[in-house]
Amino acid sequence: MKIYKTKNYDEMSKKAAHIIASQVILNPDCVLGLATGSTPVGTYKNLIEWYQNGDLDFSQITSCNLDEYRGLSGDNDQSYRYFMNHNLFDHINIRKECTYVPDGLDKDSDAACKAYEEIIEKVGGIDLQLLGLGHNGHIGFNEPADEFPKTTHCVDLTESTIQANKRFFENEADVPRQAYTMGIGTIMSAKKILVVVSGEDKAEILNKVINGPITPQVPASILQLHPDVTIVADEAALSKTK
Ligand SMILES: N[C@@H]1[C@@H](O)[C@H](O)[C@@H](COP(=O)(O)O)O[C@@H]1O
Repeated sequence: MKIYKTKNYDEMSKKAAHIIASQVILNPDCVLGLATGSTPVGTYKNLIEWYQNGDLDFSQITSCNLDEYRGLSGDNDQSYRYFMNHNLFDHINIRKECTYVPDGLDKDSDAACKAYEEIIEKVGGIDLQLLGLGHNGHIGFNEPADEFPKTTHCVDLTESTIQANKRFFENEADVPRQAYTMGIGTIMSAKKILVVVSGEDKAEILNKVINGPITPQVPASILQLHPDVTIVADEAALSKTK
């Protein structure tokens, strides 16, 4: 694991955006695995700025997002499709038809998950996967569990994730209880992985991810086994990592 310590959130965002930008410049037709949550927003802002300055071209890029709430349509402003359009896709020249997010409205969860795995395979797999980190060590929506889920699947969100995500919804009752997410196997198949982490509230879990035992109870701990992982985290997030 390569670990970059930055002073704060803004520096973390810039460093992560540099890594993604160099991937796009060197491999203009690559497949980016993208993430939602508040942590990557600053990274996306930098990428938009560099695109607007003429330094980046996304016209041949394909993207596959990690996850989507089950039951929300892409028009719902809490869906991850909406988030991606709003925070990145609407501001760059990526072709919308080449941006993939699991279909939250597909009621047949097995079919939805199978279709998503097929899309990832069809586009040739993910070259660079961006990840945020949940407070309980989840990546995508792979919650602590008894084993590592391999492929895209439907999950019941844990109470702590529902609590963490309720800030985005008007009422707690509106927070979806289920989501479709790439599996740990899907994520681990990416050629490169980039994890962004910010804030003291993530310090304890980040230390477990980096130094703790590899266990499905801390889903991100499996990243210790991936050959090409870069963590970009600010000082606060790394404050409990030796
Ligand atoms: N499904 C997403 C994750 O992909 C994300 O990493 C996590 C952390 O979000 P934040 O960056 O807002 O702390 O939130 C959600 O649960």
